[in-house]
Amino acid sequence: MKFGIIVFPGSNCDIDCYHVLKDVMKKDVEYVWHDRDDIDDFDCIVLPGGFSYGDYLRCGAVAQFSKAMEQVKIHAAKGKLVLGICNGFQILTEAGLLPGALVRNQKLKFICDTVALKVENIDTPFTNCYGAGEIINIPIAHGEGNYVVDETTLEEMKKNQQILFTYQENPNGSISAIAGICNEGKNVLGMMPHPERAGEGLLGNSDGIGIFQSIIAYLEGGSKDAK
Ligand SMILES: NC(=O)CC[C@H](N)C(=O)O
Repeated sequence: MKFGIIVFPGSNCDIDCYHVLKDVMKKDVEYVWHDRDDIDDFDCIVLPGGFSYGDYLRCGAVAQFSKAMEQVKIHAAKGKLVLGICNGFQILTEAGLLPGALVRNQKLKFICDTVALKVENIDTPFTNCYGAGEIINIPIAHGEGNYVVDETTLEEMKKNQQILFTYQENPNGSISAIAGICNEGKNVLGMMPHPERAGEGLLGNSDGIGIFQSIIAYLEGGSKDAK
């Protein structure tokens, strides 16, 4: 099992993701510079948080045109796993791999905090190690985390159980308090909160580790299949 972390100019959570996968989860993991076009080897691709290309235009709007993202689309189309965290979530919506968009926080301020999330669907490769409806505390740090989507798509997403995490107290104005969603195939997850910042006891919070455990359990075949 091998994880690949795509690194763009301006990514700044790549090292945290590497650390949690390598040192905490003891898995094989490699950094992948954004101009690489050979990602066949990886079982799960991580798009880390940060400020890719300085967040000019819209967050993620430039990163979506990278060579690596062309390959991520092929990887996702095969049903392989993609985890986009914060800026990674923004890139996934810009690339059309997830519906909707992330716009500026309702109060127009960058928010850095730890927030309570509800795990809405545990029947996915990313959440199978959590309990149904479990409340977890995960850090957020974003200026554009306000999730928007049209009503028809939102209804479809609800019907398909694509909303995986919601905020208990909506910090940024996201529609339906959405903090994380997956695609219809359940193999692509985008979330604004940072599970890698809550990945071990040393940090005082390990609530995020369940996401990495879930992915590993899924890849090892010990959990339910992606639908
Ligand atoms: N932590 C992050 O990935 C931040 C994402 C993006 N730069 C924002 O401010 O919304």
